[in-house]
Amino acid sequence: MNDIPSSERPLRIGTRGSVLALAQAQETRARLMAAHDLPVDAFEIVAIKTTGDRVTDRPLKEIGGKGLFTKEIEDAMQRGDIDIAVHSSKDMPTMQPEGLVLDCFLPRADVRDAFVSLHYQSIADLPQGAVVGSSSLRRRAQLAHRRPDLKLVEFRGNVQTRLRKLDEGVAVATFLAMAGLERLDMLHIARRAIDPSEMLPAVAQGAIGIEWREGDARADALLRRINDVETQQRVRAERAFLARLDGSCETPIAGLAEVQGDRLRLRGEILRPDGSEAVAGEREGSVADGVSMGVDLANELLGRAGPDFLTLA
Ligand SMILES: NCc1[nH]cc(CCC(=O)O)c1CC(=O)O
Repeated sequence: MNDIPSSERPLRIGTRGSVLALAQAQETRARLMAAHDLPVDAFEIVAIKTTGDRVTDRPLKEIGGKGLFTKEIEDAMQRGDIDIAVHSSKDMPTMQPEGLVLDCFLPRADVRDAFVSLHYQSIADLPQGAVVGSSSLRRRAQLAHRRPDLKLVEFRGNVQTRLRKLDEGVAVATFLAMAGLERLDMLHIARRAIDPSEMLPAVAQGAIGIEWREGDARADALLRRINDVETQQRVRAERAFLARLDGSCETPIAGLAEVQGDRLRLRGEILRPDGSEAVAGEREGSVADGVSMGVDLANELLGRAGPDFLTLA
């Protein structure tokens, strides 16, 4: 027997329709089945097309930034068309719409960025003036900060599209999240995983997050058992850091929390979009204080950066 409030209909799991998103929804379903000894038909995966999926020819920041990949999914959940939603936590705004909660996290995958190139082994290996493709403000700023000589070009689209662009010589290198490559079974295209001390990842990178309607007893009972507490502690601290910075897609921000026993170490970084300046810091303390450490570190960085830092390009 399981402890799930009985219901005739399957639990509907909303997700984007991309290959990566579907893989994440399937992983969530597999964990729910195992944790509650439920059959596969107790769940239904519902793919939802979002604005971000529809518009692929413009940089994300031009069409509205974060939330572009979530609004349609959250609307469906508020209408009751789906019961839970599976997301890449790093793409999620820090605030959820009224009545929705994002606080269940699967065990975190590799948090690092991958360096992807047909010819070069690492950032340091790139020749003077080389062209690098990335649409991530954070990665662009971090790269420009370290290697002001490199040229950056926009690089949107799925992994296949980006690899084709490398093949065509549009750029000689790009970056992708190790977690995404792993879930797509494409780790072999990573030349190397970049250590966080060299390139601090995005807040919540590698963490699959699940959102549900506040007060939904069935979702609550189901999700409680698949939540990974350590990932939750890390992501809560990182997202508190991000929230205090009012992180939008226009601001390059990086953050990573790590837990050892009952200690949490949080590193954070903000940059000017052109990479001309970076301000970084860290906190260490009790896991229980992760959220306040996030806010505190953000305040420190804001103070050191000065009032214009996040608004001037
Ligand atoms: N911004 C797109 C996105 N959102 C989540 C991932 C990877 C999976 C993850 O970090 O959980 C990616 C691809 C990438 O950055 O290469």
